Amino acid sequence: MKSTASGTLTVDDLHVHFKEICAVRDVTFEISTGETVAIVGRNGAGKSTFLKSLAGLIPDAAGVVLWNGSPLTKLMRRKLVAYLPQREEIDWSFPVTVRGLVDMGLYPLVGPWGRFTQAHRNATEEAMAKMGLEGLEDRRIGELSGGQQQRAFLARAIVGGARIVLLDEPFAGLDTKACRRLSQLIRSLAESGSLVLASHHDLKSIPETFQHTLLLRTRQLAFGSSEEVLTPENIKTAFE
Ligand SMILES: Nc1ncnc2c1ncn2[C@@H]1O[C@H](COP(=O)(O)OP(=O)(O)OP(=O)(O)O)[C@@H](O)[C@H]1O
Repeated sequence: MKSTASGTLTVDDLHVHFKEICAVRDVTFEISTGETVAIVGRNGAGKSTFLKSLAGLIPDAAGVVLWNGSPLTKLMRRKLVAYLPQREEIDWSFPVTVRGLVDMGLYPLVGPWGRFTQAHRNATEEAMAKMGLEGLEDRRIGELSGGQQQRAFLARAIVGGARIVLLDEPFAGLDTKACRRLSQLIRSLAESGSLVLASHHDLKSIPETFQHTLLLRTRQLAFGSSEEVLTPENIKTAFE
């Protein structure tokens, strides 16, 4: 379930309003597969809203989002985009095993009445192996550690060959070892042809995982290489 052709995501003048509240404005950048982007800003800066709007979860978002120069339609999003919400938005008591969860990532490809083929089953096994979930396939998601849970959801995100992977605070609540492992997996996802955008709070650890940084404070303050963006001056403007 994999495509290796390169792809470019263009975001032009993205705005999101919730009635009178402006949550995100003036976001404009372009980025290609193989890259990793940290979305950074203080609480309420618009990070989650921005990721949700790329995932197509905010119908009223204004602005242009293109994939290889064409509008990212609802149908394209179903195939191209994988979104991992914040931990607290997930019902960890939901009675599903790791394998069942990863299979869910194939539903947009299989369709509601479609049949799982051997290729689909292989894709699930591959995604679980890639995320280091061997031996945990039949465990319920509520019985996993935080790091294992994140990796199970990442496997679900990538099983259908998503090219744009959106992660909302994937490192939240993980210990140092689990963070290091997740960082490696995010980098290997990008190396294998995806574009990964993730909101992230720990400024020090950004360069290790993310080549680029989008700095938000409702509006876009900066976008570029993480070293260029994370200057003391920019950080002060974003967090003060
Ligand atoms: N569904 C909604 N309805 C109304 N306002 C909203 C909604 N979702 C977000 N907002 C507002 O939009 C702004 C941006 O919120 P958002 O959750 O995107 O910020 P964030 O940077 O992800 O914050 P945090 O780091 O705390 O998760 C905030 O002012 C928030 O109150």
